[in-house]
Amino acid sequence: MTSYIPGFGNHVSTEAVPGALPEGRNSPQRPAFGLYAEQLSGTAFTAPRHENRRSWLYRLRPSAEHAPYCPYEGAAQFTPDVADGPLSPNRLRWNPLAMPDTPTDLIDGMATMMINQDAASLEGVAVHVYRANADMVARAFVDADGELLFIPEHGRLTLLTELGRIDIAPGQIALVPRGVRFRALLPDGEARGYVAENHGSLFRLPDLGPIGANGLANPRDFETPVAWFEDRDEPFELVQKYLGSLWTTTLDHSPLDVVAWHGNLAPCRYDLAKFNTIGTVSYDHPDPSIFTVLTSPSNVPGRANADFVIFPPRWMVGEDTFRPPWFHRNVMSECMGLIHGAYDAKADGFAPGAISLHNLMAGHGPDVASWEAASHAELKPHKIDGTMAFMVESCWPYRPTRHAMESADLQGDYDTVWGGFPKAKLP
Ligand SMILES: O=C(O)Cc1cc(O)ccc1O
Ligand SMILES: [Fe+2]
Repeated sequence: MTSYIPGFGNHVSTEAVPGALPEGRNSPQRPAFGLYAEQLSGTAFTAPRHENRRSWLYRLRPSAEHAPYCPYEGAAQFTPDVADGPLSPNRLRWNPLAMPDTPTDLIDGMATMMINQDAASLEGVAVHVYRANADMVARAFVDADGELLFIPEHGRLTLLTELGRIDIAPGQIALVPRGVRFRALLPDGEARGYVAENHGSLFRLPDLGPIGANGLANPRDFETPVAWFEDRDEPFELVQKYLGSLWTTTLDHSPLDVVAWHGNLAPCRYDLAKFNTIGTVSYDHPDPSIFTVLTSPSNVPGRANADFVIFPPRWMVGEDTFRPPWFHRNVMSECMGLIHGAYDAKADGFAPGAISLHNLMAGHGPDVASWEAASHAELKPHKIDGTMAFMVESCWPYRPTRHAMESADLQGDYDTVWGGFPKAKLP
């Protein structure tokens, strides 16, 4: 059982071995037990104090000790390689990707579905789907390109990270900062889910404005693991994602050897069931920004580089209101996935594990069946239950990857969900 420390982005001090954490300074002349002190920066040294995120790690060996990286030959679909030609304005949807039929770990089972900025621009987001059926045993991964938001859909994940051990199941999420090494175990033998890889400013809790001091995702419900390490002197592969490409090197020890750490850059997890969902108690439903769990701002105020938004169980009580998502065209680009249940705007074809893309200005909204049902529903209080959909909304239009466009799971007939609406009849 892992212990966790509650809170989001707090300054934490934790040691797996008593006495490992230096007192009163970050970089003593000789850290306890011969440990090596290392600063891991998530923001520029000079970022304003309220934005500044970094941690100090005390480890068995410096992470600088490694042989040169060579190109990694695996994980053929874990690539930002996008189709040639102009980005089409079409709406796209993919069926849930099949589980692998040969032993495949989390890294080799990653498929990048879409990306909207080059990692080197330090902006934008990529959305991946993982399908795995093998543990990472003597292999770790590190992403130099961004923080990783894990959104499991099937099967639990154990993320053994440099800063501690995180257990998540479908319905929970985990956020692993850029540069934090980890390996993934699959307690259920297999797992599938989504990853939002954020190249831009770090995910944080959204401002609440007139909502007040409480609500949406409450900070105390985020959990950061206590220090944990493994002392394994044996060949250990370290795969790194660096500016879109994968690289590999072999260490003679596990890189998960941080005995103690302190700081405010650390992995955390959150149970989406704890989200304090807010909605209308009169008429119309608010914009889905009311469901934002985490946001990564861009340089334009109010225009997110990435918003992680959920559609959780909730009561629908709006009077004289079309209650599902309305028809809309959005300057923001919307990637959606489904963790479980059914999404109230899509009666068919959007199964758990599926992924959809409604880019900049693409007309979308309820499919005909959802529109028909909601237009005639009796408007008594009704609970949408047993469901959890999510959206990674970004100001940058997404480009689907080449393999996503060539995939047999791309639904060729997606546009037909908006076919056959009866024409309005004027008096
Ligand atoms: O497209 C979607 O299904 C997501 C969504 C839901 C909603 O209620 C309003 C806008 C929006 O983009
Ligand atoms: Fe939308």
